This record gives sequence, C-alpha cells and structure tokens, in this order.
Amino acid sequence: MGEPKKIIIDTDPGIDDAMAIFVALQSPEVEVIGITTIYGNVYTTLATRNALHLLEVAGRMDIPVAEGSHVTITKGTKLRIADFVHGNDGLGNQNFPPPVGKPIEQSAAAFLVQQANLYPGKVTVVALGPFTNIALAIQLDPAFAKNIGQIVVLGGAFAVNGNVNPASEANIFGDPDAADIVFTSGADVLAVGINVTHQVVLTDGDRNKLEKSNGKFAKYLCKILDVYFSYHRDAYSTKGVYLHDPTALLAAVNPSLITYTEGVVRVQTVGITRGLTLFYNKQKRFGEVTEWCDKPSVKVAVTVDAPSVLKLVMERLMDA
Ligand SMILES: O=c1[nH]cnc2c1ncn2[C@@H]1O[C@H](CO)[C@@H](O)[C@H]1O
Repeated sequence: MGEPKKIIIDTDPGIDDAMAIFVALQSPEVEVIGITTIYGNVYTTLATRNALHLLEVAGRMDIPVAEGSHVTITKGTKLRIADFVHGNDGLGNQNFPPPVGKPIEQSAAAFLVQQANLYPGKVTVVALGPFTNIALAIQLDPAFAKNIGQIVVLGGAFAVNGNVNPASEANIFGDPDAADIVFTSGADVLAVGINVTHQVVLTDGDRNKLEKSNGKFAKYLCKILDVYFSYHRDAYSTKGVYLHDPTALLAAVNPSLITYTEGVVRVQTVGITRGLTLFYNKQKRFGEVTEWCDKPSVKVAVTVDAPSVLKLVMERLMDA
C-alpha cells in the first residue's frame, strides 16, 4: 500500500456521520487531515462541538476542526435541521459533556483552500452535509476545483424519490445553490446518492453484534443508535438503518466498492422540485441549447457492493 490518501471530512454530526468519522479513523488507507463542520443534522455550532467531542472519544485531538458556514451560500438563514433523525443534540440525546478542544481560527472554506494548495491533487474532501463550505471554497479560490484531488459527496437522489420530499435528498435540499456550484465546478466530483446508500442497511442483528463487541467505537455507537433506529422504524417501517455517510466515506477510501456513470448534474434551486438532482447522460445530442450544455461531467454512483461495505463498517468499528 502506498501513502495513505489525505482526506478532509466535511460533516454535520449526526449519528451516521459519527459512524463515518470512526470508520475513517480506523481505515489505514486514509489519513484524516481535518474535519470541517456544517449545518444539516444539527446547526453548525453544535456540529463543531460534536466533531470535537467525537475526536476526543477517539483520542484524536491532533486532528484540526475548522468551523463552517452558519448560513447557505445565498446567505439564507432558514435552515432545515434534521434533529428528528438524530436527536436534539445530533448524537442520540445522550447529553455528552462539552468537548475540551476548540476549533482552529480558520474557517472551513479557508482551511479547504489552504490544504488543497498545500497538497495539489492529493486531498479528497468527503462531504457528508450540505455543500456550502465546498461552494465557498470554490468561490474563494478559482483554482480550488483544480487543486482539490476529489470531492466525494453524499447527496442526491438519482432517478429515485428524495428523503425530504419526493424531489429532494436532505444534503442537496439544505443548500441547492451550493450543490449546483459544486456539481458544475469542473472538480473531480463523485456523488453517492440515496439511490445507492439505501442499499446499505445495518440491521438489528448487526447492532447486537456491535453491542456484544469490546470495540470502543462499537460500544459508543450503540449508545447513540436508538434514536436513528426509531426514526427509520417510523419513517420507513424498516428494522434497520441506512448507512448513508459510512457508504460515501468508504467509496472515497476504496472506489472499487462502487460503480459509477459519468454525465452532467444540475440542481433545481426553486419551486416544488427545489433540491432535485437531474443527471444528463450525454447519450443524446439535443437540438436545443440546454442548461446542461458546456458543463463538466461528474461521476454518479450507480451500484454498491453492500455486503462488503457493511462488513468493513462492522470490522472497523469493532476492532478498536
Ligand atoms: O428523512 C430524512 N430527513 C433529513 N435528513 C435525513 C433523513 N434521513 C436521513 N437523513 C440524513 O441526511 C443524509 C442522507 O440524506 C444522512 O446524513 C442522514 O443522516
């Protein structure tokens, strides 16, 4: 194995975010060089607090946390916060003590730009919340799209219903304008949508295995998973939970776990379909000039090796 891939996790922790962060810290293929925070599952201030807390649980206070935007890319302040999925504290209503650590002075966007410049082509951003910080980095530095190695986003509902409403998936819905900026930036973007992550389910049985293990991450997660399980039972009538964030993270760690197709993605930013991700496969040359013309292609995940993803998540969480 060569040098580990440098990754920055942009996150709104979040129960499945916590899982993804722990899996990343347990993955020898990658080196987590920073965490940037964003609103989504919780407000940004709480996301920062939770990110610092999770790093303390992991004993990895050496990893810098940069706080991200508190508003959307269009300065919108009416945010949709998914506390009904993750609990009021974002971590299953456990009232954990406040972290000792502090975020660094730099903003998330400034940190992303700095790291992309420091290691051109070598840094992967894994975006697990709305894409505001990434869009801000693109606006801050015109070279960011070129300097960043890859941007792996958890987001979109490609040719399936969303999870906020039939049109829209939560991370895109959180900031559709930012998502459109990222998808059309020319960066190497891989989108892992809920059409893929809904195939990766952690069942009651898997959770029992985590509970019985001695792994510190497994034990910690079992404390916070209750809220996430009850939400899935209510919303989807399933006895398991979707592993959105860990799937996207592992797609960044090991691209062979997924297959993808390439084309242009645009995001609807207004109206009842606000947040809709529309993929153009470039198979037809349209007579009309369209809003998809002359836009760079991105990668969109199509299939996932769900058993392997689940196995890796379980192994890595229990082995610590
Ligand atoms: O129904 C939902 N509404 C809002 N957010 C959700 C819902 N289900 C999951 N997530 C959160 O949003 C991302 C996937 O879209 C995941 O990070 C998940 O934690």
